[in-house]
Parts: sequence; structure tokens; C-alpha cells
Amino acid sequence: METEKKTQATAELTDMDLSEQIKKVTKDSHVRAEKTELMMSFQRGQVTLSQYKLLLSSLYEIYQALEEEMDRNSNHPGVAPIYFPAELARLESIEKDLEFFYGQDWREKIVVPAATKRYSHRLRQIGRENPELLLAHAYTRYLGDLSGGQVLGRIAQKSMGLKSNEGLSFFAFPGVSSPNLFKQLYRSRMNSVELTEEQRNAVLEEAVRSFEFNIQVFDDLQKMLSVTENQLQSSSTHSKSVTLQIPGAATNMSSLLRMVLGLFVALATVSMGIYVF
Ligand code: HEM
Repeated sequence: METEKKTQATAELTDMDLSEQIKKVTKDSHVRAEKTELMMSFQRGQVTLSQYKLLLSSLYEIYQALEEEMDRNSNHPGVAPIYFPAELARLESIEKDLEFFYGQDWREKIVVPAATKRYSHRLRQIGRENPELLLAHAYTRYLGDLSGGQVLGRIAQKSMGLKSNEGLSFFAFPGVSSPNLFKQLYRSRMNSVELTEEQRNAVLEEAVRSFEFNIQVFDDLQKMLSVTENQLQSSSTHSKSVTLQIPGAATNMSSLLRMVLGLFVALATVSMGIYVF
């Protein structure tokens, strides 16, 4: 009975175009991504500046890897049909936004969690070894951005109290006049990619993995924020030495974190001094 059901499901999936299959196999992952704390903050209109800055920093690392690998493989038969740098590329917009939020020396200030490093590492690996799998990642990010982008951009602007569109270039696609029509074109290009059955299954698996990477990034960012907030709270209620531990081993400790850490050490030193005398 169970086997029958499975065979039926596989047969249904085989009859579909790639764009339909990919949407179907990632449906549950999409629901999980929507329910992450970070995405819930967006949906409640409560995204904070710290959340958004950390998210942008990770998006920088992710899009840098994705777009470098897409550029390098732009003539690959699995990439060429879905290669739309003029319409979709996000890296320059993210750089502009990071400069707005962090200042000119943003490169020295941004922090990303280990999950982001794992995601970008995977992108570079498949760019080298199986470029046709880049389609799965391009789909997850770009169609996601095109679907929710406009709405999320307005929510972000309102939640963070920004007066203009400054800092929000990530959400704007000046090269796409109708996101819905563009998504249709993109889907038809996805469907035109020639893949063996094995490659098609690998693309579908990679799409699910791609959502998983995004979910892990969102969860890690949230953990980083709550650790920083908890540490700040406990340092103001108990004046004792604390070690700043970020789950997922954040890399590139920013000067902001260094400053916070310095503040803890200074507080601990002062309080020990008061205690001793
Ligand atoms: C605030 C959270 C989110 C909301 C409210 C949301 C909502 C939506 C909506 C309404 C659509 C259009 C569905 C349709 O055309 O049938 C969509 C599509 C999509 N979203 Fe999301 N989304 C969210 C987060 C995400 C995230 C985090 C990702 C990936 C990292 C993502 C990836 C996608 C993709 C790839 C599509 C295109 C589906 C397709 O047509 O094949 N979404 N989303």
C-alpha cells in the first residue's frame, strides 16, 4: 500500500515540468522557512535594525558565492538558460545597503555565522564540481526575492523607521518591470534545461538542501542576536565576568562585537576593583 502510494507520487512528479517539481518538493521547506523567528519578525512588521544588518551581512556572503559561480559557469548548459545578471544580480545592491548601514568600512565590520560559511562553501563546491546544481540555489534565492521582495521591502522600511528607500536596494529589481511575468519566463527557462533523470533528481534534492541552508542561516542569526542581547542584560544585572560565546562559531568578529566584549571586560574589571577595595 505504502509502496503503491510512493510509486504514484513518483509518477506524478515525473509527469511534471522541473518548475512544478521543484515547487512541489520544496513546499514543506518553504513553510518551515516562513516560520523561522527571523521571517516571523518580518511578517509581524517587527524586524529590527540589528536583525536586518546581520541578515544583509549573510546575504552578502551568499550572493557573492552564488553570483561568482554563476558568472564563471555562465556558458554551462545547466546555467546559461537561467543566467540573468542584468535583471537579478543582487551583490552590488547589497554592497550599497551595507555601506548605508555600517559606513564605508563595512567590510571590516560585518559578521556572519558558521551556517552562512557552510552555505557559501557549498555554492563554491557545486560551482566547481556540478554547475547544473546552481539552478536549485538560483531558484530558491531569486524566485523567493522576486515573490516576497516588494512586500518585505516595505515592511522593512516601516519596521526600521527608514525615511527613504536608502538601505533597501536589495529589494528593488529595476530591471524587472513585472515580477510575475519574469517568474513565468524564469520557470520556462528552467524547464528548457536538459537534464538526465539522475541530474534532475540531484537538482530537486539540492533545492531542498538550499532551503535548509537558508533556514540554518536565519536560525544562527537569531541565536547570535539573542546571545548578544542576553549577555548585555546579564552584564547590567550581575557585574561579573562573562565570556561572549556565539553558537555556530561566528567568524570575522566585528569591531562592534569586539567593543561589546571590551565593555564586558572593563565592567568586570571595575566591579572586581570595587569588590577588592
Ligand atoms: C516572510 C517569509 C515568506 C513569505 C511570507 C513568503 C511568501 C511567498 C509567496 C506568497 C510566494 C508566491 C507563491 C506563489 O506564487 O504560488 C512565495 C514564493 C516563493 N518563495 Fe517565499 N516567502 C517567504 C520566505 C521565503 C524564503 C525565506 C525563501 C527561500 C529562502 C522563499 C522562497 C520562495 C520561492 C523559491 C518561491 C517561488 C515558488 C515558485 O513559484 O516556484 N520564500 N513566497
